[in-house]
Formats: sequence, C-alpha cells, structure tokens
Amino acid sequence: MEYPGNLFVVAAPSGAGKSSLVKALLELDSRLMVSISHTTRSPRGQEQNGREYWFVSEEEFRAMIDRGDFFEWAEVHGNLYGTSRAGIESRMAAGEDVILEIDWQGALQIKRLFPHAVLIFILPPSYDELLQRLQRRGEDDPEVIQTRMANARMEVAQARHFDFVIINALFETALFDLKAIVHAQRLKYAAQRRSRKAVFDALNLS
Ligand SMILES: Nc1nc2c(ncn2[C@@H]2O[C@H](COP(=O)(O)OP(=O)(O)O)[C@@H](O)[C@H]2O)c(=O)[nH]1
Ligand SMILES: Nc1ncnc2c1ncn2[C@@H]1O[C@H](COP(=O)(O)OP(=O)(O)O)[C@@H](O)[C@H]1O
Repeated sequence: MEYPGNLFVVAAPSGAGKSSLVKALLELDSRLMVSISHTTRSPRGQEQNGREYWFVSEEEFRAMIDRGDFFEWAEVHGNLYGTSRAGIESRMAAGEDVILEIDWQGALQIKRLFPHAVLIFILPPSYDELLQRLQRRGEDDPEVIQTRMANARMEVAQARHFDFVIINALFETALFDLKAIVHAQRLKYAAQRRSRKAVFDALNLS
C-alpha cells in the first residue's frame, strides 16, 4: 500500500523504555501522530481508555478481527493487541507522519503491508537493567514481570529484522537517536520526490 506520509514503527521488550521515548518524541514533534492500539489487557493505574489504549473485551477484539478492522494484530504476553485501520487510515491518507508502538510480530506485518515503513527496535543496556526498570515502574505483578522477562530474550533476537536499533541506556541519548532517524527519513523521502520544497519543508527551512 502506498500513501504520502512516513510510517515509523517502534518495538522493544517490555520495560526497555519505548513508551517513554515515544511520548517524549511526540512532545517535541507536532508533525507526528501516534496510533492508539486496541487491547484486551486490563488498564494499569494511570491509564485511560482512548489515551494509552482502547481497552476492549476479548469478544469485541475477536469481532474486530472478523470484520477485518485491523492492519495487524498479535498475541503478546497472553493478551491481544491490534492497530485498527479506522484510527490511522485518514491521517495517513492526509500525508501525516504516523508512529506505531507495537510488538515485533506486528512490526513485521506492517512492513509487509507498507514496505516503506521504518522499523526501529529499542534495546535496554542489559537484562538486569530491564528487570530493574520493570520493577521500578511498579505497574506489574511479579508473575507478569517474570513472563515479560522470559519473553524479552526471544524478542531481542528479532532486532535483526529491524531497520534501526537504539540502545536506551541514557534516555536523552536514545531520544536524540530516535529524533535523528525520524529527521533522516523525512529528508530521504523528500529527496526521493525530487522536490526542493519538500526537502525545505522537512528541514523546516521554508
Ligand atoms: N502487535 C501489536 N502489538 C502491540 C500493539 N499495541 C501494543 N503492542 C505491544 O504489546 C506489548 C505489551 O504492551 P503493554 O501491555 O502496554 O506493556 P509494555 O510493553 O510493558 O508497556 C508491547 O510490546 C507493545 O508494543 C498493537 O497494536 N499491535
Ligand atoms: N533510559 C532510561 N533510564 C532509566 N529508566 C528509564 C529509561 N527509559 C525509561 N525508563 C523507565 O523504565 C520504565 C519502563 O519504561 P516504559 O517507557 O514504560 O517502557 P516500555 O514502554 O518499553 O514497556 C519506566 O519507569 C521509565 O520511566
């Protein structure tokens, strides 16, 4: 599928810092919009329906699958997650840049649908630090943390399928790397269209 904007996909093991990085990026970049996924997971303490996720029952989720409402969906850590077409199709058609924060299985499905999507994988500096971040976040029960740590090893092995890998050791450094990828992709896309105006727009020079 072709459309006139850029599509970025960020994946990472749970606790690596992808939500924090994407949130910080969105605050700096008014031209990016994030897709709000649907999930059957229960909301965490501060989470609000329609802000972090659309929280739905498994029945509702399966009905959406049957209707073909999702660009992609996957089972992750025992729950279902999916990117609905309705949420982003119109923004994509309007040429806006969209960012998806989804797991590696969803990322690979998106790459098949949209070959120009830029896949970015966030790594923690170590498994010890990953565990500490999950514990410090204080949102998940010990068994949930255990499942996420067990899945992390398999997820990290998927980084090789991604276009870019960022190590989130120092937050500001990782955020800088993420911004650089977004910026470079905009310039590349503009240059491919051979439009001076598009390059200037991407540089914010016009
Ligand atoms: N395939 C897919 N994965 C998603 C989607 N939304 C979230 N995820 C992934 O599901 C996993 C679990 O997310 P979440 O329960 O919020 O936990 P967190 O990773 O610890 O913040 C993460 O890898 C998310 O990136 C989606 O729409 N599709
Ligand atoms: N570079 C970093 N150094 C230390 N802590 C971090 C860093 N990046 C994120 N964190 C913290 O780690 C925890 C997990 O981050 P979060 O963004 O929720 O991860 P994810 O969305 O990948 O599950 C949060 O408490 C967050 O504040």
